[in-house]
Amino acid sequence: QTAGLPNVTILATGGTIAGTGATSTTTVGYTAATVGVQALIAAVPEITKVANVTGEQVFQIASENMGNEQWLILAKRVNALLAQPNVDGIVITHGTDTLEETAYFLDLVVKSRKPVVVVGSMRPSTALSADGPINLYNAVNLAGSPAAVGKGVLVAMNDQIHAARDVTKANTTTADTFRTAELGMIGYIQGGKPFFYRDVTRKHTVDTEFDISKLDALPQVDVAYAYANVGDVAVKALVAAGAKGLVHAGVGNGSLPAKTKPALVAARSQGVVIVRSARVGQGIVARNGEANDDQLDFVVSDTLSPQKARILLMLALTKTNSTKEIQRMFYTY
Ligand SMILES: NC(=O)C[C@H](N)C(=O)O
Repeated sequence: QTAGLPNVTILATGGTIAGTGATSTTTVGYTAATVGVQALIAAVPEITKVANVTGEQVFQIASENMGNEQWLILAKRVNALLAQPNVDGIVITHGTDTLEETAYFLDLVVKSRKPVVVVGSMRPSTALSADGPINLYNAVNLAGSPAAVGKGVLVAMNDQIHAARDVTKANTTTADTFRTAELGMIGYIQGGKPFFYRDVTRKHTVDTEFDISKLDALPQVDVAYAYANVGDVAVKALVAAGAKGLVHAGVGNGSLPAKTKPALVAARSQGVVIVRSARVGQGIVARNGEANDDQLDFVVSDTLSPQKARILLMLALTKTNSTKEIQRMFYTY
């Protein structure tokens, strides 16, 4: 331990940042989640000059296999570590496919103002110009920085800092995949130093009403995706499978196709909470816009993507079944 350096814990969960390919030019068709946390740290000795780094292997999975069960374990570990006075910040190494979902879940349930930074890579560790080492270096610097305190969960990728709520993976394979399109990323990392230019205004971390400390499961919430010619098969199947909440990823401004709407209305009458969201990727889903939400007793997702609306709805359902209260939460977080 070097006095004067921040203490940063790296929680490793797998992903491409811990992936290996057959050759240095293998940038697709590699195997994710093979390199352990100590090897990840050893590959970037520069991080030990900017922080006292400790590593823990929490999972070793590709992030397409991330789920509610892992989120609860991870969030509890983050909260336990951040409650310790000798931990200044946390870095979570993660696959990129669901990275934005884990980041937003933590943004809603971490009970600390200390920095939590989620990081991944697009190229496996064995690739030419692997992006994992620089991303990890930036993430550790960010997690140890007083400038990152109170900003909520951050995503550090490609020299950029994004807020968990608004960032999305936006390209299947390129290194610049994480984008906060219209709302904008919140800063850069240059020479290991964070530069912030904007803040998120939505409540997060210590200012949320969610408490996962005593939970070992989350309510079942699923997403039904709309498209031309869609019917009601998916909605009916999800309700039959026990969904307590459904996010409808509608077309346009969250529009409800005529062949889907009756199934959603029926689900609501059985107590399933329906959130109207949009598959578009940008913009506000207007309450009482494309559907009469007051009359239907539906909730709108505001600007949250369907996959993030699912997370907020799960957490909302741990507190209440009131659609009025849940709508308030969607305008708060
Ligand atoms: N770039 C990546 O990390 C993709 C990988 N499938 C994952 O999410 O684990």
